[in-house]
Amino acid sequence: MTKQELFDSIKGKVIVSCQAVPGEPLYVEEKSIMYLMARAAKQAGTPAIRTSSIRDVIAIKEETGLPVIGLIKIKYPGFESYITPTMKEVDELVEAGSDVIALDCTDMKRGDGKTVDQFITEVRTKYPDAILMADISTYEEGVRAWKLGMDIVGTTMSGYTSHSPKLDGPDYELVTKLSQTVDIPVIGEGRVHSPEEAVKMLEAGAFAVVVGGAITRPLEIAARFIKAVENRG
Ligand SMILES: CC(=O)N[C@H](C=O)[C@@H](O)[C@H](O)[C@H](O)COP(=O)(O)O
Repeated sequence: MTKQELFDSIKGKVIVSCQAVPGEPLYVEEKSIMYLMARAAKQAGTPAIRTSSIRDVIAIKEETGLPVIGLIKIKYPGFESYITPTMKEVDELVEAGSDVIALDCTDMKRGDGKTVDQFITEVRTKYPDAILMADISTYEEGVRAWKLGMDIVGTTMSGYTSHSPKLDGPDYELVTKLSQTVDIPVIGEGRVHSPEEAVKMLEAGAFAVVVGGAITRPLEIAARFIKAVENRG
């Protein structure tokens, strides 16, 4: 699938994120089960899936045949960045056939002494034809990622770095500001909890929306119901 074909297929749509990392209820050690979540998302009409880990990238591609935005979540000593933080994870995702590679492009600390500019440039140079998604938390990080040749920018990390606003809901303002500046797709991602919020993300200027926990994390969904009922009146 070419970059343009991918963009055409996701424009104005909801991309479902199907992720479970060790410690989460839907993480099963013996085998990936996230392909079942992806099956449901495909039946609902999603044009693409975002997922983490090599085994889930492979299982989800096999199950759905849909393009996958792949990432690897890993914590290295000295690193705050944990989404595809080094070239090793980029190499693994390329090798696994991930259609898009998502990587942290925030200012969070990188324990290998590299700046994020260096990292992005190295990835772009090694994989000139790969479709790369920048997970960012601020306007400045998004603009920098765009200037350094990233293909897609996502608001994934807004609220998850020490220097971005801690909002309960989606960061619409960031989506609007970025989409008015960069000429690559801005994906609205993070804390989209309802269909109405997904629509609002698009209205704010998002090219497409990623919805994760509100669809594929039952613990998060159940906890929201329980909290709402406990806090009533
Ligand atoms: C901050 C971080 O690590 N975000 C991760 C990035 O892939 C995922 O855990 C999120 O589920 C994803 O971004 C979608 O967001 P939400 O689940 O809020 O719809």
